[in-house]
Amino acid sequence: MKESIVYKRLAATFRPHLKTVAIILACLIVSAGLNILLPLTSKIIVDQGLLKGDMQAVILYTSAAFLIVCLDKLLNVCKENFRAGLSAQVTFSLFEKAYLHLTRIRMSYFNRTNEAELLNQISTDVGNVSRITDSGIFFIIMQAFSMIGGLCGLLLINWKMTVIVLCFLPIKYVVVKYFVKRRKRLVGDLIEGSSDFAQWFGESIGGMKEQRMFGLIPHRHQQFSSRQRRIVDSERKLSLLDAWNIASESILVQLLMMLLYVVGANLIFRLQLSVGGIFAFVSYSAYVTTPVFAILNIGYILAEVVPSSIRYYQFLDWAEEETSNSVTPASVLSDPPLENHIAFHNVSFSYAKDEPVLSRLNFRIARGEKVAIIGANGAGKSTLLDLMMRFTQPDQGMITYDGIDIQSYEIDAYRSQIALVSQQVYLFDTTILDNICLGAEVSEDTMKAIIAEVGLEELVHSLAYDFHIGSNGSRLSGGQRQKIAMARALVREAPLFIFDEVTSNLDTAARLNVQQLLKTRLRDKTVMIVTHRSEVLAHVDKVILLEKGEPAQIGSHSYFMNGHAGYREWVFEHEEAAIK
Ligand SMILES: Nc1ncnc2c1ncn2[C@@H]1O[C@H](COP(=O)(O)OP(=O)(O)OP(=O)(O)O)[C@@H](O)[C@H]1O
Repeated sequence: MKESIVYKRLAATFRPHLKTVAIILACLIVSAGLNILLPLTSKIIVDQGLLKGDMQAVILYTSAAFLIVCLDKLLNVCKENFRAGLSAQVTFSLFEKAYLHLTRIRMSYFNRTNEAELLNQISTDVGNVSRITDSGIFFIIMQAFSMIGGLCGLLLINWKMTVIVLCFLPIKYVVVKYFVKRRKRLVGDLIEGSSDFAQWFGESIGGMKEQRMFGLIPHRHQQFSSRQRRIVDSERKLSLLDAWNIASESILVQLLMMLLYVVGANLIFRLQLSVGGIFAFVSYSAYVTTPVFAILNIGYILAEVVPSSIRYYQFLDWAEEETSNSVTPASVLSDPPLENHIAFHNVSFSYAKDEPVLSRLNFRIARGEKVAIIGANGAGKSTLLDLMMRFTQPDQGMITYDGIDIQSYEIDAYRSQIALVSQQVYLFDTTILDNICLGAEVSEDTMKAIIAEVGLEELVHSLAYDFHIGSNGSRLSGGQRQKIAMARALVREAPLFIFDEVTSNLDTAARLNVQQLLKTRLRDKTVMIVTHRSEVLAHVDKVILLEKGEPAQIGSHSYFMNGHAGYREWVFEHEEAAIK
C-alpha cells in the first residue's frame, strides 16, 4: 500500500470530528499569538524598565506577561480537553471498525492468523494509528503557527542574525532525515517481531499439553529466547535512536545559540542591537527553530504510525462475506413452511489451484430427508458443509435452497435456516444455560425436553444450569461439550440440521439418543450428517460418498454395503477403531 494512500485514509479518520479539530486549531492559533507577545514584553522590561530604571514599565509589562501566560495556560487546558476527547473517539472508532470487520471477514482469514497474533496485531496497530491524535502532533501544529510570528519577530530585530538562523535549518533537515529512515526500519522490525512472537505464543499456549508430553519444552524455550531477543533488541535500538535524536537536537540548538550570542555581542558592542534585543532575538529564534525541528520530527513520529497504518488498512481491506444481498428465504416468511429443498448443481471447489477437493457435485436433498455424508479423511466432508454455511463459495456451479442460489440470500436470514453442530465445537466462558440458549428465549418445558433428549440431564442435575463451564468448556468432558452443542442446535428449531462427526465423543447411550432424535424431534427436519457409524447410516434416506476430487456417489446404505466393497470395509474399520 502506497504511503500517500495511507495518509489520505488517516486524514479521513478526522472527517467526522471536523468541529472538534477546528476548536483545537483555534485554541492553538490564539495560544501561538499570545506566546509571540512574550519576548516583546521581556525586551521592553529589560531595555526600558531595567536598563533605564523605569519601575512603572517593569510593573506594567511583567503584569502583561503574567496575564498572557494565564490566558495561554487556560486555553491549553481547554484544548487538551477537546484533544483527549478526540483521541478517545478516534481510538474507539478504529477498534470498533476492526472488530466489526472481524465479524464479517471471510473465514479464510482465520486460517492464517491465530487469536493471540490477531489480538496483538489489532491492539498494536490501533494504538499506533491513534497516535495521530497525540498531543505531540497538535503541539507540532501549534509550533507551525508560532513559527510565522517568530520569523516576523526575528526580521524586526535583526535581519543579519535571521540569516544565520535560516542557514541552520538544512543541517537539521539532513540529520532528521537520517533518523527517520532508521526509525522506520526499526519500527517495521519491531512490529514484525511482535506479531511473529504473538503467533508463536498463541500456538505455545494451545499446545501446552503436547509440549509436556513430547518433551518439547527445551526446544520451545530456545524458540522463545530467539523471538523475545529480537523484540527486546529492536526496542533497545529504538530507545537508543530516540536518545541520539534528542541529543543531536540539543547539540544543534546549543551550537546555534553560541553563534547568535557571538554575533549578537558583536552587534551590541557596535551599538547596532540592544541588550533586551538579543534576549528577544534568542527567544524568537527558538520560535523558528523549535517548530522547524518539530515539523521535521513529524516524520520521526510518523515512522511509527505509518507501518501500523499500512497493516491496519490492509486488514480492513480483506474481503468480507457478501452481506448486501436482500433475498429472504421463503420459509422465513411463509407458514406453513415451503419445501426447503437443497440442491448442488455441478459444484466444484479447491483451496489450491489445480488441486480440487470437491469436483462436479450434483445431488438434491428434499425437505425432511436424512442424508449421511461419508468419505475418507480429507475427502472434503467439512468443506462441503462450509460451502452450505457460506463460509466459503464454490469455484464453479451453484448450491440452491428452495430453487434460489444460496449466495443471493441475505446472509443472516439464510444462516438462520441452519442449525450446525461442527466438528470443533466452541463453547463460551459462561453458564451451561447461556451456552445452550445463546440469547434465544426458550421455554422451561422445551429446555427440559431437549436436555433429556441429548442426555444432559445428569450433568445439569449434578452441576446446575448456571454452572460456569470455563474457557471453551474446559471444565467439561469432550462428550459433555458435544451434548451442549447438540442442545444448542436443537433449541434453534431451524428447518435444516447439519451434524459434523457429532457422535465421535459420545458413549453408546448418547449415540442412541442421536439416532432417536432423527426419528422424533428431527423427524420433519432436513438433516445432513457426517458420520461413519453404521447404526446411523442404516437409518438415513441416502448416503453421499465423497472421494477427494471425484464426483460424489449417491445411494442408500444397503446399496453401498452390497455393491461397494470399499464402503463396507470402511464402515467396519471405523466401528473397530471406535471400539478399540
Ligand atoms: N483452510 C484450508 N486451506 C487449505 N486446505 C484445506 C483447508 N481446509 C481443508 N483443506 C484441505 O482440503 C481437504 C478436505 O478437507 P476437509 O476438512 O473438508 O476433509 P474431511 O473430509 O472433512 O476430513 P476429516 O474426515 O479428516 O474431517 C484436505 O485435503 C485438507 O487438507
